[in-house]
Amino acid sequence: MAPKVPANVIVGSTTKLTKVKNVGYSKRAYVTFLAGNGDYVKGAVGLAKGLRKVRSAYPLVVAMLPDVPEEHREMLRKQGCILREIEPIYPPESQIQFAMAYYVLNYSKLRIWDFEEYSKMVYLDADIQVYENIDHLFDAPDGYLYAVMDCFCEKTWSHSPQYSIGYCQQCPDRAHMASPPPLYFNAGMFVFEPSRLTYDSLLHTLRVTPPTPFAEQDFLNMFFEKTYKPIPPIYNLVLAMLWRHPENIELDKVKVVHYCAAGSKPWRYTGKEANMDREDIKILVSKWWDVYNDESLDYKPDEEEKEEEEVFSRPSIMSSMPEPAISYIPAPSAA
Ligand SMILES: O=c1ccn([C@@H]2O[C@H](COP(=O)(O)OP(=O)(O)O)[C@@H](O)[C@H]2O)c(=O)[nH]1
Ligand SMILES: OC[C@H]1O[C@H](O[C@@H]2[C@@H](O)[C@H](O)[C@@H](O)[C@H](O)[C@@H]2O)[C@H](O)[C@@H](O)[C@H]1O
Ligand SMILES: [Mn+2]
Repeated sequence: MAPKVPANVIVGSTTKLTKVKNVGYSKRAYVTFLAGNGDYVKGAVGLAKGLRKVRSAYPLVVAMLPDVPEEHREMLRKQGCILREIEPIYPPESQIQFAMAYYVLNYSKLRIWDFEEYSKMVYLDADIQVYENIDHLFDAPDGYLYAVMDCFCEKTWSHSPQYSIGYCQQCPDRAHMASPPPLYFNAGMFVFEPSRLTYDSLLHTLRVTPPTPFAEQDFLNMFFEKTYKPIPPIYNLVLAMLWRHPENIELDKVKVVHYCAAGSKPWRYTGKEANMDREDIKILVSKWWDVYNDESLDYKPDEEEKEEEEVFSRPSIMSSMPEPAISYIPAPSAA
């Protein structure tokens, strides 16, 4: 039976809420990961401004490796980010060829499970931008990891058995696979609960798990196989979906864009790589720059403080799990 994706039921009524600082057990936050002294800091700054533009009620935590320079840290503080320095995590020694050499860095992402001062977090890669409020994702029931299904059609997957026969979970009927892999999520965005128990188990398991081409993304998919719940691609548009599975995407409904396709990082965009001259890509890159360059979105501490006292309303949103209103994923053939 095709796995069903919980549908978010948007309740039309609004609820008067007093915006409270994250307090005690109910602390919630977005979190991103930053490594090195390169240009990903622009992604993190853009993300902080984008979350502010959609009036998110929760702060952005930046889990950063020690090699992030003070100048970048100051840029992030100035954008109201909460900085948390983390120690790197390396996978066991191996000769593995990661799909991208720098993916070895991404195992350090696992440190966010140790941020127990937060009850629920939404992880977002620094090459992601949020164009519509997704705070309702924090209301999803505990006990699961929510994320968007990835696509196996890009060359980066050429090492995999599914790529060799043209199987992709986004269109399971296209090629027959006797035993398709379990549903697999893109680890650029996920909803999770920090927990020391889970964190310790992740690190212990990592020590005995041989690394694989998609590094921590493969590892997280293996670790959370039984508790992973797919959510619609509007919450993490993996750009390759635009040319690999356009039938699964309604661009005007997309809330979150993940600039992960080769050549699509807005701050390095040249338009020269495959598919980068597409009109939709040009529009999405331009949208990213509109937010990044918008000085009205810069953090203004006093304004934020004043707003703390204000009552603000936002649609009361409920997620209904697990019986979905729609069967989101086309049911694979019975065979
Ligand atoms: O030099 C780097 C490479 C990666 N990252 C972080 O690691 C995430 C995952 O890398 P990337 O997004 O490039 O992977 P992709 O989603 O493109 O496969 C990035 O979004 C950043 O948050 C970083 O901070 N510095
Ligand atoms: O370290 C592994 C990375 O793997 C993922 O990126 C990939 C993956 O999605 C492939 O399926 C796509 O083909 C590719 O373009 C994309 O870059 C995550 O976005 C990133 O956060 C990180 O986990
Ligand atoms: Mn990414």
